[in-house]
Amino acid sequence: METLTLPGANLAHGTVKLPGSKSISNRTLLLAALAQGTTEIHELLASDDTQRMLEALQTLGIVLTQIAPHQWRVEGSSGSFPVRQAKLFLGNAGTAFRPLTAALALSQGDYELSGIARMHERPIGDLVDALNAAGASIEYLQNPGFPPLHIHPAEINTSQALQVRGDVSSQFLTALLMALPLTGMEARIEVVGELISKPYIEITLNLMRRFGVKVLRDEWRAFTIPARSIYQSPGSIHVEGDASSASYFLAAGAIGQGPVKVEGVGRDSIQGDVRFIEALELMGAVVTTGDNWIEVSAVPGKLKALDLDCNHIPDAAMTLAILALFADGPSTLRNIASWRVKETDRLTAMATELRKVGAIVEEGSDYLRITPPAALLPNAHIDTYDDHRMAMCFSLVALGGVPVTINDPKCVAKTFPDYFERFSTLIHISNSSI
Ligand SMILES: O=C(O)C1=C[C@@H](OP(=O)(O)O)[C@@H](O)[C@H](O)C1
Ligand SMILES: C=C(OP(=O)(O)O)C(=O)O
Repeated sequence: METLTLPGANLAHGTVKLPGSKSISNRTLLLAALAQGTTEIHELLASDDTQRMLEALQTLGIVLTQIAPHQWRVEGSSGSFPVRQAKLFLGNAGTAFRPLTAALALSQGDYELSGIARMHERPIGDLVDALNAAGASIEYLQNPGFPPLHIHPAEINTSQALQVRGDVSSQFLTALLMALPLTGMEARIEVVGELISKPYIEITLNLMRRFGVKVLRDEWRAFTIPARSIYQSPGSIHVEGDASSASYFLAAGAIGQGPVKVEGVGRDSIQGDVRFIEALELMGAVVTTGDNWIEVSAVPGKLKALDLDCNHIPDAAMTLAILALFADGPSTLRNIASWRVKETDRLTAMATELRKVGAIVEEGSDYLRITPPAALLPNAHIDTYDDHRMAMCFSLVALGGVPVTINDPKCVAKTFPDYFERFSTLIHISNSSI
């Protein structure tokens, strides 16, 4: 197995230009493919997750042309994929698998969707139930409730409201919202149970609006897509920098004094994970923001311990678990049960690996309580469980002045292939500590 050992460091400063947002990139690609007209996408993320979406759309007959490293031209299909029979491999990209399941279930074709082994353990039953109740014909090829899936042609009827559970993944609601305009009929979606990860729905609604479809809503309970809603290309669209990827660098600024500046995302971002900076402020870091940048610094010494409901920032919350190692007491991250069904069981993985650097960790069903060690244990070998965020988070341990080894560092390719190169430009050792 490949490993990467990061030397201990104690300062972090510098500027990083962020890669494009995964959530915005994959939504934009799908909406551009379904729209009338041609869309130029700027600053598209280049990573495994976006590669899976690009390949899938190409297989479905969409014409995609790369015109520069992060710039693509997408010829829209006016709501109907040219290819009516296909097998798609979607890796471990939730933002490709869930939305494509819904779009293809409404496309009168014959499709098989599969992914890596872990994707076949990630639930999709709530989305399949909602679609099949509206007339879709989706069959499980292995275990009920999980990919891989076989989608058969079917007549869809939206005269009854579609009901979807919201407490396992918000991506099911996102998938229905993005796909239902394909029917041309009015459609109402009712959310059953508490909706998690709410800010991701705002990203979905925002991008649908930019493609000309305005969804009516009753807060978080119900959403109505008007009859004859048609996606229209906005011409060109710019992808913001990834706010979840930003969290590692911003955390580095808080641990290693800073200033660390990220460019590509700012105070008016449509991504919920920018609210990670509120947690940094609660921990005592100093945050300044502009239209397209965020900067973090901190006075040397301990950060303040945190007790936070993290449901609105499920991805950036993993970075808070590492910041807790540098706090002045135990921190509690609450309402993060969804961690169990992501790239790995992140509650167990995080607890296991935090213990390797000396933390005392209580793993609840939906929370973590992390007591920092008096001194971080050096030379920990961190398992990453094919989870990009485990690898990126644990790089921050090096800023505690101890070497840390990241096992299988290339798993960062899911969303951030050159993460470690950029991280290493920020970290330094002060002269006084040599
Ligand atoms: O819609 C999206 O782009 C995402 C939604 C979140 O998932 P859940 O809704 O499953 O929490 C998040 O964790 C994921 O990385 C991206
Ligand atoms: C949960 C994640 O990914 P996905 O989009 O596959 O759900 C993630 O990136 O942290």
